[in-house]
Amino acid sequence: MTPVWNQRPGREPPRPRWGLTDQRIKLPKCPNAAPRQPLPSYLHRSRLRRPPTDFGPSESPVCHWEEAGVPKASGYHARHAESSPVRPRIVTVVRPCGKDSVRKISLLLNRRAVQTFEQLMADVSEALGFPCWNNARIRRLFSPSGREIHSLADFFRFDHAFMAFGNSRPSLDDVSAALDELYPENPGHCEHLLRVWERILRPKATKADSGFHDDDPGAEVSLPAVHDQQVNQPPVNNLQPVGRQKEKVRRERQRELWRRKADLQKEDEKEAKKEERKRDAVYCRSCRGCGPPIPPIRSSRCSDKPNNPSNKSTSSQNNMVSLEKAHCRPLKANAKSVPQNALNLETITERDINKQETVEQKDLQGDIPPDGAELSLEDIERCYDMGCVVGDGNFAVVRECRVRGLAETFAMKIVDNAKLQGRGHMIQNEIALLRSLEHPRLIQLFRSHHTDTHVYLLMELVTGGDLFDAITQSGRFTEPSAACMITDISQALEYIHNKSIAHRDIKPENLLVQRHGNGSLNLKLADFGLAMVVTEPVFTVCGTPTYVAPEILAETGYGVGVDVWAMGVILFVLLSGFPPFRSPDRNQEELFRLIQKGEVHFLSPYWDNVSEGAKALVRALLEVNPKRRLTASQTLQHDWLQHTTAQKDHKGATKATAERHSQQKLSRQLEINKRDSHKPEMLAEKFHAAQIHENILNNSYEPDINAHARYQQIEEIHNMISNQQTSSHAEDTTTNKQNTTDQHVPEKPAQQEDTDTKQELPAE
Ligand SMILES: Nc1ncnc2c1ncn2[C@@H]1O[C@H](COP(=O)(O)OP(=O)(O)OP(=O)(O)O)[C@@H](O)[C@H]1O
Repeated sequence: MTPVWNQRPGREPPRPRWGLTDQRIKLPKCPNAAPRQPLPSYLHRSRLRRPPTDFGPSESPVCHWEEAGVPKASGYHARHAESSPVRPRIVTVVRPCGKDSVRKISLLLNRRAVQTFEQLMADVSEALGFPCWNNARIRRLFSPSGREIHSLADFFRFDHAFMAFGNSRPSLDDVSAALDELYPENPGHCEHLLRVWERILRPKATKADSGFHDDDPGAEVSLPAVHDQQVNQPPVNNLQPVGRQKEKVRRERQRELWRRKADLQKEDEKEAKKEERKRDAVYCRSCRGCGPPIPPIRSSRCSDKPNNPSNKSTSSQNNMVSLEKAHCRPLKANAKSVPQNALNLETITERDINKQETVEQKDLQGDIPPDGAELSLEDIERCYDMGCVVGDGNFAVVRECRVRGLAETFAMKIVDNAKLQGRGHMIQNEIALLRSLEHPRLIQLFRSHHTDTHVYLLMELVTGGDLFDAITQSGRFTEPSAACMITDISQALEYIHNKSIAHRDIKPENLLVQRHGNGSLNLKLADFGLAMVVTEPVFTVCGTPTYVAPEILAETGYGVGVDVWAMGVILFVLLSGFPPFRSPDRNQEELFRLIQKGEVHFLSPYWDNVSEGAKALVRALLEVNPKRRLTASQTLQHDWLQHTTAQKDHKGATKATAERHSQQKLSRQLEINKRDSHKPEMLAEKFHAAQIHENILNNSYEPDINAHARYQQIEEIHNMISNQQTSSHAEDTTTNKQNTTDQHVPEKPAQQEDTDTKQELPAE
């Protein structure tokens, strides 16, 4: 699968199968988080990144690396079931190089791109900086628990972390260094694994010929015989007492350090509490004795800016509002959790407000680290209470989080620097852009912190899952619901495009569903990792295959219009349940060719009931020529969007009310879809969604129209039967008898068909 841009003459075909990327941290899911459905692969979660263009010719299907050992590109990959051995994996390999030095890399590996185990070893070795001519190249690969990896199947089936060694026997020091590198935050686990390795590496006189074979049942697996050259060598004592002693001392010191840190932390907490109490007593009239202490942080993009429509009031009112926001509800994530009496601001004077501002400034330096602060992990743990995982991406894991002492819940996006190798600018870019943006349709950033190893982004928490989940749950949406969502996306895009910012990764996974107390819902745009200010044509190829715009693929230079194209793809998916450009063979080259061609087909029967207006908007958004494509602002003015909103508008209702109504309706639809998913009337829709899933799983992108039509027939027969059953009850016994005989005629095949259909539905 060579991407289209590499088909041009004179260009070296890159090897985009591998790419250095980050590990996905698998953590227990939040019980409140929306359940993830099996992911249809047409909605790639993986990102498309530009393959390197300056690769030298190479025989192996692995990308080359920059001189510093940083890879230049990552590949494209489809989505597979979690357990699938062909699922692309992000693996980390560490190679101890003696004297406490360890090399570590993370790779995105595609099983299909690796032909032999030898090739894999050679490529991993090269990636680690040991080309094949180097004696120190890697020869053996082990899982952290001591299982030697002998084949591709082993490699792709088991761990995500591996230890690589050369020809010589690994020493316990080497193993320890490697484990420390792999699990820096889990010394307990390291110790456990080290004990396993100790047993594995223990020389056995009786097994001198087999090197470090181990038959200890305590070890998860045993190391098989060493290479030929080690056979008949005298057993070597790998325990290396001196090294062990050193290790012991090191661990003792580390433990002592942790103890001291914990003590300091406790003292800090005590101090912090004292400070809080003092502050409450002196300054906070409104919150005195009213529950949780005052939040000492404010949004880095203070919500009381003059241009905030909600703050349009007299100057004193302004002050009050700003105080309310800054003082009692500085972070609007969960207003419910703030006690009502905390909002009593009646008696606060302007002087109090000034005082409060002073306190807040002090707080910013004291209790909660200021925005952009460089912190230690202990500081983070002291200030924030991390909860369960609400989402994860290629680079980050997002967890529910509380600021200690506050009731509100936030989202903390935790980015592992190790996964960002060479792409640190992405997260800095995201922070810088998010700080400069403020809009109800964009996710709000409150704080960013850095530690040695991670970047933490404290953001507003959105609890409704993402649009991707909503699509996989509902299959497709009604026109008013789709219009509602497109309005939200257009508003977000209009705002950022007016600032010349292109998001460049508009897709359902990056649109979060925010549910309001009144039942309405909105979409919020997140993940600005690829966003950039566009002042002149950009040529960088990036995005996600299904949503990528033709001008990105054509490499003719692009601008903010690429976001509008992606919105067009989303509108198509919302109305039909499948994407506009599909390759039946899952051939990316073909997919890109189709995208560049831009021919949109409204497949029957899926589009039969969709209005011409909606189709017209789809066409206008999926216009190949970016100059002729609608802008976000023009989309908001589009007839269909206006008309659909107006239809929802009750007589005399304001636009805001109408919008709220439509949002409530959308929210209700989602709820009903979820609740009634087992009911017959929902089955057709569900079947459609299931079919798409199944087609995707079977590597076929085309919806199975025949199956759908067949299902509709079955449904009709069912309806007929139930109607007849109802009417037959009202009739006399003789007629009833006759009717029963009649109605059983179609029942048999129908039931048989029904069973078939049910088998086609994926297990819930
Ligand atoms: N503020 C938030 N509230 C709730 N969930 C969130 C929030 N931000 C992100 N998420 C969830 O976490 C997932 C990953 O977040 P995000 O896309 O920012 O990570 P990433 O690693 O940058 O992703 P990508 O793989 O696209 O680069 C999102 O798809 C979303 O489901």
